[in-house]
Amino acid sequence: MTSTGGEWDASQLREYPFPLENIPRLDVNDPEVGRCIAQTQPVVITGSKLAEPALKWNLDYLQEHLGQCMFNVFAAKGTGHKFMYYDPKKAANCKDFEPQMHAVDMTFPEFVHRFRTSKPEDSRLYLQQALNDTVGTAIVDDFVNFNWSWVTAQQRTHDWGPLTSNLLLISMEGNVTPAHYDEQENLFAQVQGYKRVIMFPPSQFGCLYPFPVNHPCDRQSQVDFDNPDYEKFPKFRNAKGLQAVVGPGDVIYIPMYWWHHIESLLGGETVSVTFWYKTSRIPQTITYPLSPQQKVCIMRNIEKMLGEALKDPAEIGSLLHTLVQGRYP
Ligand SMILES: CCC[C@@H](CC(=O)O)C(=O)C(=O)O
Ligand SMILES: [Zn+2]
Repeated sequence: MTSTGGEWDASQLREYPFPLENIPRLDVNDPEVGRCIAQTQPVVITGSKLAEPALKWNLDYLQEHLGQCMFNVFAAKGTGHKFMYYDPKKAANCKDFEPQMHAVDMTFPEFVHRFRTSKPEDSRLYLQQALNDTVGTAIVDDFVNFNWSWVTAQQRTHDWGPLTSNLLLISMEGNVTPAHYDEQENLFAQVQGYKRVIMFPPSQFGCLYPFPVNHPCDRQSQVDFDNPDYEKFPKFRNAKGLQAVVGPGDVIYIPMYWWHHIESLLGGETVSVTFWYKTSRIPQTITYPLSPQQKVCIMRNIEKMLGEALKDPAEIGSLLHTLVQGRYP
């Protein structure tokens, strides 16, 4: 993968132990883009102008035009660089859970001040705020002028459900969102700086060892890519990834259930806007063989059902081991 002449170079890319191939990078008018999305394959789309008005969303502009409301900001634990999502409701029931980041809501000017005066010993910050009607009017004008006709055409062509949210992401260089999957389709628009996206197909569920569904870090990989525990996670050796670096104006399609690890490259703040869509309607007829996505969905439903039936999450593992050991090789 070579730099697109932007402000990054391969020396910035953290080294990981798995092979990586490139995600295709195609012009929005290339018919192959539609084929990739139809086949739920990742693709970087150039020239879509999806969030073009947001290309001017640097910290100064946003500080001037965003409302005075409080913003959702996460602070990483200690001097860590990972921002692993956790469900606060599930965390409340998980006494020995130690989150690797915590929410510190603040005004935008406070975020900018802490961002710009941050010292190496300070916690890294990551603003993750849903764009809703509390944001400023100028931002609403920008938002209204996103390329809604193109993105709505994608939603209709691929029979996606409703748009659920647009998340504004403002990250410090070097921040990492560790590998996880989401249960929604995502057109991810990069508008400031560069991000590296590493992705694995849903078929590699067995290599990435997600936390149990009832755990606060459901959907997140348990494997620390910086220091993998091959004793606990031996099949991680078989992981094979895809990667792309996205810069201002690029959109990357992150299909539902696809694993993605995203890191902000050097060059100051990175700003992204997500376009999350619920999935297509459940198919009327099931065709075999089942897709990897369908199998992940089935496994999730089994864990949820067992969680409901057994109540004590600690019993789920022993019941599944009893069910499988010596019976399902
Ligand atoms: C909270 C969402 C973070 C984002 C990854 C990143 O840009 O750091 C992601 O995982 C997604 O867009 O699905
Ligand atoms: Zn995600």
